[in-house]
Formats: sequence, C-alpha cells, structure tokens
Amino acid sequence: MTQITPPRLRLRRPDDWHLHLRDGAMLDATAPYSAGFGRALVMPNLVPPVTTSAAAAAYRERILAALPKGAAMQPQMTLYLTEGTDPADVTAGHADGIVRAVKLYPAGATTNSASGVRDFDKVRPVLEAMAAAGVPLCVHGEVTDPAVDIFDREAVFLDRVLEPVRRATPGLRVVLEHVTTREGVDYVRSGGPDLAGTITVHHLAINRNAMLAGGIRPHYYCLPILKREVHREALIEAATGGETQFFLGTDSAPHPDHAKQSACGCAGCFTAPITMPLLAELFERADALPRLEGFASLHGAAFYGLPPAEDHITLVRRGEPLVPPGRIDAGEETVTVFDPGFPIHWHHEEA
Ligand SMILES: NC(=O)N[C@@H](CC(=O)O)C(=O)O
Ligand SMILES: [Zn+2]
Ligand SMILES: [Zn+2]
Repeated sequence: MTQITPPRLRLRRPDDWHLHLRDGAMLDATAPYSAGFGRALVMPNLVPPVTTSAAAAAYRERILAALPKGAAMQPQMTLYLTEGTDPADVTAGHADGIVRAVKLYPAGATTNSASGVRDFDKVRPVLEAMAAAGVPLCVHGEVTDPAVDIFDREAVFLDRVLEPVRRATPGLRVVLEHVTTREGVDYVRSGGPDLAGTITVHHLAINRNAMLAGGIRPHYYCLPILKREVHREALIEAATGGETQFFLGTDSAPHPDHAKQSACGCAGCFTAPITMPLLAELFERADALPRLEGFASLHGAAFYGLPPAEDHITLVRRGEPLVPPGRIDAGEETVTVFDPGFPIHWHHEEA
C-alpha cells in the first residue's frame, strides 16, 4: 500500500467477508452499495435459508443480476448449516467453486436463524467432512440460553460451544464472525492458523451508550449487541494492529425501516454505503492508516486461500464531511443508512 502525501490513501480493492444482500427488491436496492468490494461473502439467512449448493448457485445468479454493469464484486456463497445438511453436497459445492464457506447459526440466535443448529452432535459428520476438505465454518458466536445475559452471550459461546466443537473436529477452519468482545479478540488471537475473526465497522465505531443513552436508537440495534467501551477498544486494537487473523466483515444487514422502528425492532445495521470512508476515519484516529489495507484487503483473502486483489481504490480526506444518503428506497420500503453520529472526512475518490 502506498500512502501518497496525505490526504490520499490507495489500497488494494477491499473484500467484505460478511454481508447480507437479502433477495428481491431489497437485493436490487442494496447490492449496488457493495458493488465496489472485490470478494463479498454473502450470508445465507434468507427466508427460506440457502441450504444447498443448487440454491446457492441460483442465489448467486440473482445477485449478479442485481449488480450494476461492470461491478467489481465477485459474490462468494455460503450454505446455511442445518441438522439436515448433506456433507456430500457441501464438499461437492466447494469443489465446484460454488460454496466458499458454511454458516453456523445457533437456532434462535439472530435474524432468520430458526432453522439453525440445536444439537451439535447432529452436524458432526458435516463438520468432519468440512475439516477434511478445507471448507471454513463461519460462526454466529452467541449462545441462545435465555438464562445468559445478552451482553455475555458471545463470551459464554466461546467456552460452551466453540471450544468443544473445535476440539472435537481437529483441522476445522473457523471464522468467528462479528467479534464484539475482548474475550472474543483474545480467543481468536490464541487460536492458531485455523481460526480467524471478522470485525464490523459499527462495532468499531460506537459502543452501547450510543444505542441506549439519551434515547433508544433502533438503527444501532444489531446482534451481537453493541458492548461497553473497553470491548470497542479491544476491537480497535485488533483491527488496526496488523494482526492477520482479523479482517473486515461488515455484517451490513438491511431491514425495512418499519421492521426496525417498531415495538419489537429487528437486529441489523445497514453500513454498506459508508463502510470504507468510516473505516478510514477510525484507522486515522488510531494512527493506523497504513494498516487499513491489511485489514480490509489482504488478511481475509489470505485466510480463504485467495490472491489479493490486483486493482486498487483510492480514498481521499476532504475538509467537508461525507454526506451519505440518510435512507434509501427498496421497492415499497425504505432502509436507513448507518450514521455513526460523528463526521466522516474520508470519501471514495471518483474514478
Ligand atoms: N447482525 C444482525 O444484527 N443481523 C443479521 C444477522 C446476523 O448477522 O446475526 C441480519 O441478517 O439481519
Ligand atoms: Zn450473526
Ligand atoms: Zn450477519
């Protein structure tokens, strides 16, 4: 990466290793905001979920059709792990280049996770086949036990579920998705080359006060839930420190405004329109701009065994702040764009 005299930053085209694109009108409306990423690992929690290689191939075609002509994005597909997943379909889909990874949602942990895993013994054969074939398991790392406080669900998951699963399946490559705690950061750090963690921009930008102090902010509600400032600081250290086991997975997760601004609002932040400018702002604050390329463009590709992008993007720092759309239209719906609550001075340089 070259940092030409500030305020310009040129880096290899970034990848987004955790992205929700949805389907239908929502897909058409939101995919263009992620079109400038290179590889995008697309989550399978549609209704119904993407559970087979054939369904993943069909979804990939719908995504390609929703992207603008000439878009850089190469969608990387995931399969939603259920207790009925066929190991042979996973390994064949991976060998055919359709399936990049398999996604584990503990049943009931998050949006559209009802078909997820309840009994981990039932998925052991799939996990063993994945370990043998080198197919990574991407994990929503939260327990669903109602007795566990929502702010502790990630930390408890590491001990109760992830560590036993990894011990029982040597060689299984695992990505702890959207790490939100100091405990998660420490766990990924100590996990060796088969373990990595993605970090979102919203968990880097704000802590739980932003969601709850001075009024309840439904557009900051996501899962895993925002945590205390000490945890945000641990995430900043992990993301900006150049450690190769941490990389960008935005978890940009659009929902219609009426579903978020509700007495029972759903979880997810739509960050895609501002991801790279906001990341640059945060890396600049941490005096770590030269390490943005590793986090956003290099570490993830290396974990997935892919070459770095050959083309580049340029970000430029301007006096005037970025003015993102406050909300976008998606068919009959609107979707509010994530606003960190502070000015972002970085912009994508127009080509
Ligand atoms: N992160 C979220 O709050 N929501 C995601 C699901 C997920 O990634 O857990 C969604 O699909 O809306
Ligand atoms: Zn999740
Ligand atoms: Zn997600």
